Amino acid sequence: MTIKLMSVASEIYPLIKTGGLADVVGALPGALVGQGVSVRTLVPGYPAVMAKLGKIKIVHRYPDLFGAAASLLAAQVEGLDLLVLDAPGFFAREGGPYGDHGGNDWPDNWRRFAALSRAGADVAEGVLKGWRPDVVHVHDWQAAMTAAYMRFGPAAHVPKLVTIHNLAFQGRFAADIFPNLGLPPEAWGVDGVEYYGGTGFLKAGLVSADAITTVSPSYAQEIRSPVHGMGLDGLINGRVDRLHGILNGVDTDIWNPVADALIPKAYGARGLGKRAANRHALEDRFGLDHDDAPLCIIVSRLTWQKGMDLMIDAAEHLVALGGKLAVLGSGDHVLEGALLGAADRHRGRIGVQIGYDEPLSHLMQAGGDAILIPSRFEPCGLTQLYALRYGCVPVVARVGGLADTVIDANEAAIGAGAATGIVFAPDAAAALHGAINRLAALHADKPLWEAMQRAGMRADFSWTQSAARYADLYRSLIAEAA
Ligand SMILES: Nc1ncnc2c1ncn2[C@@H]1O[C@H](COP(=O)(O)OP(=O)(O)O[C@H]2O[C@H](CO)[C@@H](O)[C@H](O)[C@H]2O)[C@@H](O)[C@H]1O
Repeated sequence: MTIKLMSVASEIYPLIKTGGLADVVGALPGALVGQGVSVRTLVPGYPAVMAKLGKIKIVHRYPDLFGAAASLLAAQVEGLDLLVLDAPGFFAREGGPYGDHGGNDWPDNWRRFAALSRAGADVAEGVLKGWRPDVVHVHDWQAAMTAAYMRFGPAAHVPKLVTIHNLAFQGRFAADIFPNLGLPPEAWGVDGVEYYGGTGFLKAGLVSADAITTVSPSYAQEIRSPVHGMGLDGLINGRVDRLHGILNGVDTDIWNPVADALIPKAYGARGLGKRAANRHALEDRFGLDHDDAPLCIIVSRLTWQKGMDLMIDAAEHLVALGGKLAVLGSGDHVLEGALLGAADRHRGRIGVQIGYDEPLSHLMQAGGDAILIPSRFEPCGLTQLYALRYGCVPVVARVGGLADTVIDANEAAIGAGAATGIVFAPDAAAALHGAINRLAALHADKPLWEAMQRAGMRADFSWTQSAARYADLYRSLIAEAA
């Protein structure tokens, strides 16, 4: 029997994306079809979402949802079966999903995402005519309260799981919002939404869910330690029998070098020579010299998590070794400025584009020789997976999903033809410099470099296996609840 699943999230590719969460939420429905799971995804009605909806049906109306008029819309967009919370008072704003153009969070984020979660729980409780989910899967803090509303209401018996895409974002608010959340008094407490004296949305989801997943096996282990647990390690250790690490996959329809309309020249593992045209276009785009030196790329949020502060020195080191660097990203303004400064000092060797540009990210993967990912922590990481598929060799810190997906070019792995990248110790400038030295040496050995590219392209990081693991988990939760 087909399982009816409702997914609740604050982003979904290709409608609204600020990072990897959107990719995963957008890819899961397609990946789960083959596993006998049909997915409806509930997302907020931001302007970018509303603009792409086309034909809609109003399936539920709220005269007053946390102070705003709202309705739930049903729509089919780009193969996705969507439920959209249309609440202009909360979501019809200029700026990003979580804040204004200046990067300041919206002050009413607790209300906006409590509203999304309340709507999720209402659907689980059966407010829609003719459709009610068998299982509810919610993502990150913005949707986590769905699990809490369900637990303290009539849908308590409906199985629910929370996926942690990034434990650094927890949805922490003041204690005094609690009376406005519409939860019963018993929901306040260590076993509920109270979190270090305030209100914790992700925390509330984690204690309420029947299962907790995170996006790689290594990250599932790491978050049990104080360093990576970020205040939640105690809770997570207490629920370890409910914790699963399921690796993200690649949407191979969108990320496919053999048939990618966003790059000048499509290619496969046997036609690596064709990458030269993409490399040339990439160099033009960033004002870089045309030569054979290793061309490294970065496609990333420019933040401390991603180790981008370490890149300022490392970029100098790369250039000193003769290499080149193309950076696409945005985030911390100090880091943006420092990278732009490095590009000014090294015209032709370093190019930086501040901003968000999906098509350009495809060109970078298709033309770059190597991608640098010096993250301090990385729940899964998607850019190294895209890089592997595109023959762009990943150079990654040994953390989380990066450690789970890249095989270091040590002697044994090279001998076995298994090496797919370079893996180095995280959070250490010296280790990153060492990795760049190795990158330069390996890149100079053309047959070996091409063998690594091909090994990476052969690796299967499609969704097939991970979707099967999610489907097994949904089935076991449904069986447990029966
Ligand atoms: N400037 C830019 N222009 C265009 N595209 C850009 C871009 N900056 C980033 N991207 C794209 O955004 C996505 C980033 O995904 P990641 O998984 O690397 O990190 P993120 O930290 O957002 O996600 C969190 O959630 C995901 C999903 O679970 C986890 O893999 C990850 O470890 C966790 O931190 C990729 O698709 C990348 O190509």
